[in-house]
Amino acid sequence: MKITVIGAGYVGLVTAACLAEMGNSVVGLDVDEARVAGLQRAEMPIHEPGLADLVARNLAAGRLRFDTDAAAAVAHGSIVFIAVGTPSAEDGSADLRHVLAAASSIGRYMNDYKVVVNKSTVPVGSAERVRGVIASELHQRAAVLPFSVVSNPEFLKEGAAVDDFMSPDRVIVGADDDRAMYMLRSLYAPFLRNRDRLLTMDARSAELTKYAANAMLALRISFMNEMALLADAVGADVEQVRQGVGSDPRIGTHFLYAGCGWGGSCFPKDVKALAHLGHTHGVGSQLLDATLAVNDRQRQLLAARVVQRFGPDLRGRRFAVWGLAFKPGTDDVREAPSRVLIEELLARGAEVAGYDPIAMASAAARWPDLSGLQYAPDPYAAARGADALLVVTEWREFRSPDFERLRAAMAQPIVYDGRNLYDPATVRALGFEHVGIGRGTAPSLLAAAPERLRA
Ligand SMILES: NC(=O)C1=CN([C@@H]2O[C@H](COP(=O)(O)OP(=O)(O)OC[C@H]3O[C@@H](n4cnc5c(N)ncnc54)[C@H](O)[C@@H]3O)[C@@H](O)[C@H]2O)C=CC1
Ligand SMILES: O=C(O)[C@H]1O[C@H](OP(=O)(O)OP(=O)(O)OC[C@H]2O[C@@H](n3ccc(=O)[nH]c3=O)[C@H](O)[C@@H]2O)[C@H](O)[C@@H](O)[C@@H]1O
Repeated sequence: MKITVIGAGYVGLVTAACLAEMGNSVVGLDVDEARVAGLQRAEMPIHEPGLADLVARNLAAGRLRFDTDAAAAVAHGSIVFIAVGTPSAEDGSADLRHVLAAASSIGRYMNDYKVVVNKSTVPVGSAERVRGVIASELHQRAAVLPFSVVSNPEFLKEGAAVDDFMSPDRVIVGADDDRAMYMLRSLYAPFLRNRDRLLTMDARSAELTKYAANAMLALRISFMNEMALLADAVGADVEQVRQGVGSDPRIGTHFLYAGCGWGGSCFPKDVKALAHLGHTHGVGSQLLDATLAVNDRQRQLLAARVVQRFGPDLRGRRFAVWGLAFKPGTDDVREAPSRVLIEELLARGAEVAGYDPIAMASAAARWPDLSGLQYAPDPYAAARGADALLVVTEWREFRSPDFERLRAAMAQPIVYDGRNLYDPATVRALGFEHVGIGRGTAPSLLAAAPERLRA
């Protein structure tokens, strides 16, 4: 099939490459000229395991190409995906500017029947808005052309995006016409060969499903983070609680890891957008507000513990931060918990050396305001002379570090284990002070924490 994908970011680029891999002829359209020029040379704008090979192979085979020319790109596909960003607006709602701009390009340049498939995460009712924009563009040029608008939210995770797209848990298609549904079924059939996990529904339900899924996952983590605070206060170990709770198949084991907060380009903005939707429709958003508030508090936890230990004035102190990406496997630092921590340490006068295996370049590009942050060439260099090590992202290479080398490098052997990577007793036996999240070992934070942590 001939496919156009508008937006060549984490979702659009993965969609384009995976569809080309299955034999489709795909054009990826993006407004970012540098990004498109790089992609034409098979240079990746993002880090995503397996993606570079997929793009290079399909470019070479002539099944995939990239363009900034909207007219040519829109004309190419009989199915046109919209996979552009939907960031938070000031009031927390989803900013649909890019989605509507993409819809407008489709209306302006389409020349025959198109199935327009919205993959961006958008509020309920957006399919109708996209339909309206396309119809109005067609009307302006007095063109009478049929088209369908379908909601097809994406559930891939960064760091595992290619695998998730190739073997989806489910594919959700919200459409109200048979022709579009048939085309989408055919397109996705190769990805669903072993088990038919294509769920069809109306577009509004599909749009809500996407937000509900992300909010439910974020809520589970916030719940466990609240349990972790409680575990510290009462001397219990949240890791044991996690295993005990997760053994119940009704609860399951996924997304129960307490840590120094959740981040990324989606959970924060999507929970806010869903809360906004609740308010717009008079339903409110009590659980969602609590989910967000618990996370804000959790993202301040490591800094609060440092202040509790070293005092509010951190001048003359030096800290090592392992992990800048919002999670392992990605170079994405959007809404990363590391940023909240580093900002607070720098503001209190500390020196901070960060290390991340993949995300240092994107952090330097996105955080020009954090000029005090030093980027270390390796984890042990970051730890040199540090009063404490703070582990923020659970990259594999941090799981079994050389603790002897670490202790020799650091000024004081203190580890704040923001992802509960280490067994506290083992690390203590190696001569370290270990402070985890909810391991029952941290002194009660709520008693001594800065004011806002008590909120
Ligand atoms: N990042 C993720 O893991 C997931 C993201 N999503 C959703 O997918 C959507 C896209 O997210 P990402 O891929 O992360 O965004 P991104 O920010 O990585 O990429 C968006 C791309 O769209 C391009 N773009 C913007 N306006 C355009 C236009 N009018 N025409 C052509 N290109 C345009 C930008 O230049 C950029 O390259 C969002 O709604 C997001 O919530 C859904 C599931 C997973
Ligand atoms: O809509 C989206 O963009 C995507 O958002 C998330 O994917 P992603 O943001 O890539 O990353 P996750 O693996 O979900 O992690 C999100 C955050 O939660 C944190 N997390 C995750 C799991 C856990 O148990 N504990 C925990 O603190 C991670 O460290 C990270 O900061 C969802 O998992 C995807 O299904 C969804 O498609």
